[in-house]
Amino acid sequence: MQKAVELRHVTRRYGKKIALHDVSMAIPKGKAIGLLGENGAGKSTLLKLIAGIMKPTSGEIKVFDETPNWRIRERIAYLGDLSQWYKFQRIDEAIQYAANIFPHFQIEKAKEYLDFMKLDPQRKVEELSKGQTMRLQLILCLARQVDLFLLDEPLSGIDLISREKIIDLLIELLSEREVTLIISTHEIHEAEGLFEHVILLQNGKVVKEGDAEQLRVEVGSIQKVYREVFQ
Ligand SMILES: Nc1ncnc2c1ncn2[C@@H]1O[C@H](COP(=O)(O)OP(=O)(O)OP(=O)(O)O)[C@@H](O)[C@H]1O
Repeated sequence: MQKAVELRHVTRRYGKKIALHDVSMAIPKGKAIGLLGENGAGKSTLLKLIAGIMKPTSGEIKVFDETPNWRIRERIAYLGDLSQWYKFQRIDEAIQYAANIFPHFQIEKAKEYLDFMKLDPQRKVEELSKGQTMRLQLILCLARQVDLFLLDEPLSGIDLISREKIIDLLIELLSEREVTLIISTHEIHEAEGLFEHVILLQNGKVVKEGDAEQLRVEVGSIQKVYREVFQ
């Protein structure tokens, strides 16, 4: 198996709170990975560590065989990277801004996604609803031509039709070229068709992990796997 990410004995604490506890695993390259678990399980912490936004308290993380650094960060798009920066702009200006600061940003792709997600480029970002802002953030993330996408709850707070559109966009992205998508979500039922590999976290530890298709054959669905583990 080719690896996109490898963790060796990774622990991350916030003060006394242990968010991730001695996690070791390899995350396959070129697949859509579902990162699942209850509130507070450590999903966001894991994504931030992989993104290089945060460092582990102990242990080692390799992304594409390197410890996360600025060069590796150019190959990673983390949902939320831009969230504080473009509030006072119009959507089209936010897109231009993203194109200026990110290498490999595809403006035409971003415009295509805007159209698909029915967002008006002339609207001011600060006037958007929560769900519309989330959709814009996702567009700014997915328009980057990178190898690894880290999507922390991309479906959260988004209406049904837009959620379906987002899943379609992700499927399209996966079919176009080799990318690794790591998606944390509570919307397991809707997103599970996307997953090729799943990781279940509980109290900062990996409690189940494996090939999604094999788990579907064994258990029926990823949602059932989740219920088995957490109920
Ligand atoms: N900045 C912080 N300071 C202190 N504790 C934190 C901080 N961030 C996260 N934690 C704690 O670390 C643990 C893991 O949090 P994390 O946000 O990674 O969970 P999560 O799986 O993403 O949860 P959710 O599904 O609710 O978003 C939780 O117990 C949380 O309270």
